[in-house]
Amino acid sequence: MMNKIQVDGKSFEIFLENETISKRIRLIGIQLNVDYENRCPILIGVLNGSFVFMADLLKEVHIACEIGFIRIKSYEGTESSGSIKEAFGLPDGLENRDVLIIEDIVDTGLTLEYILEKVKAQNPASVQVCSLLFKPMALKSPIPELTYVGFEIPNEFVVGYGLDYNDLGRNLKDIYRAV
Ligand SMILES: O=P(O)(O)OC[C@H]1O[C@H](OP(=O)(O)OP(=O)(O)O)[C@H](O)[C@@H]1O
Ligand SMILES: Nc1nc2[nH]cnc2c(=O)[nH]1
Repeated sequence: MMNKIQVDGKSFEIFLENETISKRIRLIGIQLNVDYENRCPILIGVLNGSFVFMADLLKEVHIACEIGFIRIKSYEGTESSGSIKEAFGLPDGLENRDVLIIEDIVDTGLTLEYILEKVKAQNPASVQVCSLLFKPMALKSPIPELTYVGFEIPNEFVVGYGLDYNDLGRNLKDIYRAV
């Protein structure tokens, strides 16, 4: 494991080691196994960032469940978090289902706000969110559905474990922060 790395010419330092992440995910898995026992939830991963977390989390989830993925495209212009978004691949048939949205990170919360609106329009039995990372200081408005959080982190840019910098670094085992 390297303490300092470069991704696309930008410097990052180690922040969360893979072993730390794995331990936390094991605990979240236990919590989900208890909370969703006999409910057959549908877990919906938000691409691209969530694919590593989703895969590792699912290895700790032993109850019956279904899996889906959704892709959100932002049309950003000059703003860092664009407000015009479009969703691709949201499963239909969520009526009366227990839905669990899986995110790698909740930053401003705008992406999640958009997804939650789309999901709720299908009248699911319940909607909760599970995010590996959460930046409370960056959140624009509260998200009551955010029940499962791996790590609350400061308002700093992070990369690795599915998270990219200019599309690079998603394959890093550990999570790094910008220095
Ligand atoms: O809370 P927010 O400020 O909306 O930011 C969080 C979103 O940003 C990232 O996705 P991104 O749009 O970078 O796409 P990616 O997953 O393909 O990298 C991340 O995966 C979340 O979906
Ligand atoms: N890679 C990455 N993507 C994000 N999307 C929202 N916040 C972040 C972040 O800190 N890092």
